[in-house]
Amino acid sequence: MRAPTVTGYLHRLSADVVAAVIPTSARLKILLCALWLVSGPLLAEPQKTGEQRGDDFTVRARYLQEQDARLSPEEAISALQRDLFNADSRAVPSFGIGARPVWIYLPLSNTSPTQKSVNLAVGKPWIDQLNVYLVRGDRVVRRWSTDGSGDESGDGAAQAAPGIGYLFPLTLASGRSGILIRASSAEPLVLDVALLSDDALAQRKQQSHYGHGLLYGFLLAFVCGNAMLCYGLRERSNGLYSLYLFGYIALSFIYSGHSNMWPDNPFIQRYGLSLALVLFCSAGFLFACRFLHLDTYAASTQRWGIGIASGAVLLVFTGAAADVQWFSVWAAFLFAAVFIVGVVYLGLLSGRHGERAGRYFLGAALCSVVGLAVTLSAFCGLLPLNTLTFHAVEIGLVLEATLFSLAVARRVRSQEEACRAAEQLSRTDALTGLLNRRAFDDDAASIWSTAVRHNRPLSVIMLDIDRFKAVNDRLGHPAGDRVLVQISRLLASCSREGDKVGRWGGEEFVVLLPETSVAQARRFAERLRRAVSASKIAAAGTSISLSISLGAAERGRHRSLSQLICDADKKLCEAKRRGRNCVVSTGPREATA
Ligand SMILES: Nc1nc2c(ncn2[C@@H]2O[C@H](COP(=O)(O)OP(=O)(O)OP(=O)(O)O)[C@@H](O)[C@H]2O)c(=O)[nH]1
Repeated sequence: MRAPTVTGYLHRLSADVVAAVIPTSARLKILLCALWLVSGPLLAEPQKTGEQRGDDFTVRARYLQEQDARLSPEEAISALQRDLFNADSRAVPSFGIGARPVWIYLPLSNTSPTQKSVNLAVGKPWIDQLNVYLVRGDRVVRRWSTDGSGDESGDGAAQAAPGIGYLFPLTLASGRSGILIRASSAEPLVLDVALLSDDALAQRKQQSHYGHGLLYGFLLAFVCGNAMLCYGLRERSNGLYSLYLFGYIALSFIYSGHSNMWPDNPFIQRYGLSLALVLFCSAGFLFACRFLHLDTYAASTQRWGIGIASGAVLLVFTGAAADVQWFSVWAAFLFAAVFIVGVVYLGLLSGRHGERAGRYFLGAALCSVVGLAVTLSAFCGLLPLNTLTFHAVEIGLVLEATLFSLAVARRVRSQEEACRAAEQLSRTDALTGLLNRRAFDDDAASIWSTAVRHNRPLSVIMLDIDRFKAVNDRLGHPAGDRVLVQISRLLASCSREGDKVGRWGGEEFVVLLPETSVAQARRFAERLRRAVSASKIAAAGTSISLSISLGAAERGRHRSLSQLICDADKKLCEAKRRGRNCVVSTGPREATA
């Protein structure tokens, strides 16, 4: 039975947790689902150099790094016989960026009496050159190379397999033989070697296709979603994020070997990785500046950052134009390191300046920069390269894209809430919380036209607190305010749901009563008057008794709502003249022309 791998354990664990968290928040569920999805394609065990699966070859690889001059295969065999090759205990040896070419020797033993076919998988698809020699005794009997300079007839040519590396089809005669490989690359020299049966190779290819299909599909959905948000919301940061993710897809396309679909284009092989890396990081940097509104509080940092990003792009392109591959590679990888540190710094900086988006940004960006740092370190030989470290950047980006979408959704929601709150505020009287005059006019206009269209009764009550000036003078303005608030509450609590109660100005209020005749309005006004007279209003440490005067009018031959309100106001004045604390109304259907 195979021992469980870390990724297999993660996959099962996250699936269990997803199943168990049905009642928890949707956000957590989305995150766990994402973890489950990305851990799925990683179930393949890490390749181990020298491990042979399921047949009788015995392999133990040894390595020799060229020092000065290029060794011929014969010189390499001689060095092997002089025991100059060393074993490497790492599962996947990695010699870093710009390393001297490395020779690998794999002793093979075919104990069966017949010859055997097997696929040799070497390195990563970005390795610039591989030469493979089949050795028997101290003689090279076959040779292959990625640049077609070998003797490919018979056993077939070397081919790049996306997500796997370079494949060399071997036919091994019975007995002992060996494989010598020379690998050179300006980019990170990662040399995993495996011997795969046809079935194992087909399985790996299938895993790679499904894994990359899932990853690219997931990220492309985010690319399109953000492009649409950029267009729809006119928010440039979404466009830059879309570009950043697209940059990563291009980068992954190149380093996983899918770009070898164009084998006749050596430029992509030599410079594709550096160009895609620098474009991906630059887009990420521009996105960070825009998303964090850096121009408002750290304009000089933003200028520096954009300067560094432009400089890096320029250096990598200059290296490519002058065909100095090592220069482009170093510039791109150095800029990637600056990007990793820079993005974290920008997140912290924005948090210090109270930028709310900074918190989400930092959380999301940490996922991708940690992933990118782990993968780049593994490529450069600073960390062991295995399935998890190889795919760390992909896992990080998938998590980041998910978190960033949640952050965008939250931002849109809080903008909507702020809009609604501002609209509500603009309609409300600040002191009493009733409709202000503008909001009352807006609401009343549609009620008026409905009543006119369907010829339905509609009444208005205007009311005013009696001798309110005396309250202010005696108890002070704040006490007067408290009185206004309490009378407003009383009005709101006495009115029906469809009624519109507004503060007309000062200590004067208006109530619009749809589907209400003047007789009904009058009864309602009386009820209000009695309620105010009966209540003791607490203000300035004492309780005071107040009264109100009211005027009511019903829609009749009025040509506009303001005429109706004017009629009600006239009746209010009449109530004041009659000695206050009373209701005066128009007669049924009586109105000014
Ligand atoms: N505390 C307070 N007072 C206000 C506010 N708006 C208007 N007033 C006061 O309300 C008082 C209205 O006084 P008047 O128009 O003379 O009316 P009155 O004293 O109520 O007398 P009558 O209406 O004739 O019964 C003035 O003293 C205004 O300063 C407010 O928002 N808060």
